[in-house]
Amino acid sequence: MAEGALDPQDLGGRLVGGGADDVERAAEAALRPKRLDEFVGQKVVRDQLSLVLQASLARDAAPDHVLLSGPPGLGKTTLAMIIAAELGTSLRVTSGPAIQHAGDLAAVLSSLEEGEVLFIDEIHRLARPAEELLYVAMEDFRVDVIVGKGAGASAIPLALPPFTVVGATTRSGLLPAPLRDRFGFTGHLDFYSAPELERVILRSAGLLGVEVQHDAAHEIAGRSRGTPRIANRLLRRVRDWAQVRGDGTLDLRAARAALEVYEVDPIGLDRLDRAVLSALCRRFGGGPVGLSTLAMTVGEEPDTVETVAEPYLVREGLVARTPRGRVATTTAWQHLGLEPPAGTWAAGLPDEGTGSRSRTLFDEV
Ligand SMILES: Nc1ncnc2c1ncn2[C@@H]1O[C@H](COP(=O)(O)OP(=O)(O)OP(=O)(O)O)[C@@H](O)[C@H]1O
Repeated sequence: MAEGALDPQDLGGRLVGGGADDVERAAEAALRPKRLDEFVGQKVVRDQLSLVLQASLARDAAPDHVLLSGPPGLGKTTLAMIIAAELGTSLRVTSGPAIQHAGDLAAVLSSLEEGEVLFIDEIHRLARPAEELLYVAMEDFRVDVIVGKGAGASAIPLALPPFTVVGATTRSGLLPAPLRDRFGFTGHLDFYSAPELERVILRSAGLLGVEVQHDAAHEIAGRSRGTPRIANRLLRRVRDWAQVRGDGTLDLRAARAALEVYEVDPIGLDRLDRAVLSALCRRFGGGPVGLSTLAMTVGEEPDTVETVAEPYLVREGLVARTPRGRVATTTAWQHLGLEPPAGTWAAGLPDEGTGSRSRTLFDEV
């Protein structure tokens, strides 16, 4: 993410948020896998990418442009670095929000050397004129440098050496079709399984020079919301606890105690998530309730509830979004240790209330 760019996932410095600030990124640098075979999970993307890279090396030509999409913290930046390393070339890094004008992008492009990889994070946030310049650069390896102003302005074409753009986006749906079409390969990163996260944790512990017991790694993995960044972050907090309050051993007791201190519950919910669930069930009888009412009840902005808490609650089947508002599912009630009222939505119903359930308690609200 660009310096100073606001990622809703960062709001409130959440321990279980997918985003990261600059301090965390510095801590992450040491834990990044450097080569494709060190990259845990994402087998499909890894296999496909490996083919693209091997073919390019065999032909001694820059590979097609690569688009990586997926939620924050799943490894897009890491993969961009790996692509450059596997190609034996250098990586230039920029981001959509960092490029304010087409001229900024023209300057970056015209300084590229043959075969270099240009990583554009948050590519969906590029300004329109920069985006148009990028189309031409990606397709024809050319930038048109505009000289002069107004009616007297003219475009001088400047040829670029072959290079590869690796674009990363958390919102691939926001990418205009002409830009999307210029990527020869698109990899979508999915959330990681708990066993994959355990491997990430064991690997990171090794790099941090600490020993983590398997059951502790399992416990941390289960609370990491499918995201390696969160797994690494929770591991660091457990290490702190073990060093300060424990005997230095990263065992199950340390993992549970540390994550209790940081209010990350057994399925990875934090205080905000639980406040949303609690309001839904205890204050509104399970819903449906509108987003702004719900947000006001938990003392947050609607945008924060929608972008920070809700995606995971919906993904885990705790909350469903219906045309009439948010509803708590039976899983949500059970998670809070409450008895779900008759007619409560079962978990796993389709989002947006398209499910064909018969009448429930909420139809009468
Ligand atoms: N597959 C993986 N194996 C091991 N570690 C991983 C993997 N994916 C990500 N990580 C670790 O998770 C952290 C976050 O990864 P990364 O910065 O690549 O995420 P990102 O998708 O680019 O996030 P953002 O969208 O916020 O830029 C890094 O420290 C990285 O080491």
